Amino acid sequence: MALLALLLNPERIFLAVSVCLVYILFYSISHLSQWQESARWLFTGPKLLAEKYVPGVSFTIQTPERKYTLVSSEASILELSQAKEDQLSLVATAEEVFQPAHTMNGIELNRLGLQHRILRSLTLRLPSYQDPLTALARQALTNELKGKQLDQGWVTLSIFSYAQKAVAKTNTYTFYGEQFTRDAAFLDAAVQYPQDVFVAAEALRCVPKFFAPVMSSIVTRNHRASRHLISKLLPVIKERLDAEEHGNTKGETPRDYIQHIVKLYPDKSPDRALRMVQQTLALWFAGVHQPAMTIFYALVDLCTYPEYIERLRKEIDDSVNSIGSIDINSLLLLDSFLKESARMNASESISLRRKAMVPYHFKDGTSVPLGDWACVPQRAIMRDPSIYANAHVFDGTRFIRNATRLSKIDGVAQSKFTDTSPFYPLWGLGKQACPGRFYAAYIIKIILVEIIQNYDIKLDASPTRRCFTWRSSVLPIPSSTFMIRRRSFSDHNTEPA
Ligand code: HEM
Repeated sequence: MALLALLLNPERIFLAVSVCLVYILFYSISHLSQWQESARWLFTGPKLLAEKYVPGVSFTIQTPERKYTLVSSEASILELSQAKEDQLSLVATAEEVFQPAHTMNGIELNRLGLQHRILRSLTLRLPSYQDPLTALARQALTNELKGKQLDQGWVTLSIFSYAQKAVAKTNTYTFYGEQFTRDAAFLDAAVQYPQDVFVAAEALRCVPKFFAPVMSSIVTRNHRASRHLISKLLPVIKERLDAEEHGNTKGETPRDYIQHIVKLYPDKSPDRALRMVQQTLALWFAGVHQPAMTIFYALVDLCTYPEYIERLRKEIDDSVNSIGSIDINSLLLLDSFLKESARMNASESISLRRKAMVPYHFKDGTSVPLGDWACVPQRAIMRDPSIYANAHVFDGTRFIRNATRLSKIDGVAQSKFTDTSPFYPLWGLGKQACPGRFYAAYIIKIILVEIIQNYDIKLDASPTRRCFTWRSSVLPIPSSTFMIRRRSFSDHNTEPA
């Protein structure tokens, strides 16, 4: 009774209600700021990261799905790159982002050892691919220009669409062999497939799980591109498997990616041909999307800083060897230009994404709770003036001179585009660093050399916004165009001033 009287005391009731209200108010305010941060992440992620970034200091960002812990000290980035897969997992983040069960026909993403082996072997043979890839890069551009309206020889092209088609055409040779480079329907599906995966994966993150199969079907038009690719690739893989097993390989052994996978795929299960196709498609996604974006930004930078074009042409001319072929690896200015372009325009603002499979504690005390992600704010790091002198100024020769802290760390005069470093984590770092980077840099250079050597380029007269941001990505606006004209035209025609 006494207790009841005590509880019903109006003063105490008032106090209790006040405490509850204050708690609710604080709870709502604190969650409001989380909700606000989640919304900002979706639409202005790169800006949010830049605002929260303090060199070397860890911070968190609330995204709609989970919290990200971002580490930026050299020691923590190295620690993140060395963590074991069962502690901080790259495969788990890829599975969440791309939802392969719905977007990539259920491909197993854990065959990365196999992909690393194949790409290593491909890298060793890159010079032998140069002539056919150069011819295909040339064809990709002339096909794009064919029939387009000319104004003083100038043609307007969509930068990103051209970049995607050029990469798809050259990659098709390396991945699937020459016959497919002439198959227009195959090439269309090959350009469409990475876009489908990207858009479907995003759409799936916004709908409940049970709706995922329907949603991915709608977005990919019932997986039209992937079904087309599979229908063409499956018979080729089956034929190659058959030839391999019965030793009846006719003529020269193909040297494409398919042949590597036929030789190295460890599993002898009855559906292995289909699984191999799936592996090639997963690599295809990685192999087209990122290089095309890198070319997009490099072309915009070449137009924005035209003072580099003559120097690059001279470098290319000087590198032609006695048999008339260009030594791609000797193009140091092009390498540095590309590296600078990607430093300033990294299309991804975060790198080394890892999901915590257990609660993880960095040596500096930063903790990542189970299920959250750890990553590196690479865009902010690569634009940090305490790491890069004049970080906000485009300097195409930056990585040739021994002027940056980065090159001091590497201890070399030229820091190459494909080098990995905690302060240039474009390719990731450590044992899981992108195994396709040597190939990527090679085809990007081949495609750009063709343009620099044989064409004049400029941006449209009326500058428009060329990119938009979504989550942590900075993506090309597909309608962004540039103007291009054969140099032979400008040599023979003088434009009115
Ligand atoms: C400009 C182009 C590219 C960029 C910027 C890029 C970047 C990356 C990054 C950041 C990672 C994750 C590494 C980590 O988190 O530690 C990665 C992984 C990977 N990349 Fe690339 N990549 C590019 C092109 C390519 C190409 C052309 C291929 C294949 C032909 C490829 C194949 C792969 C594979 C198989 C992995 C997974 C490696 C593993 O987890 O063990 N990438 N890439």
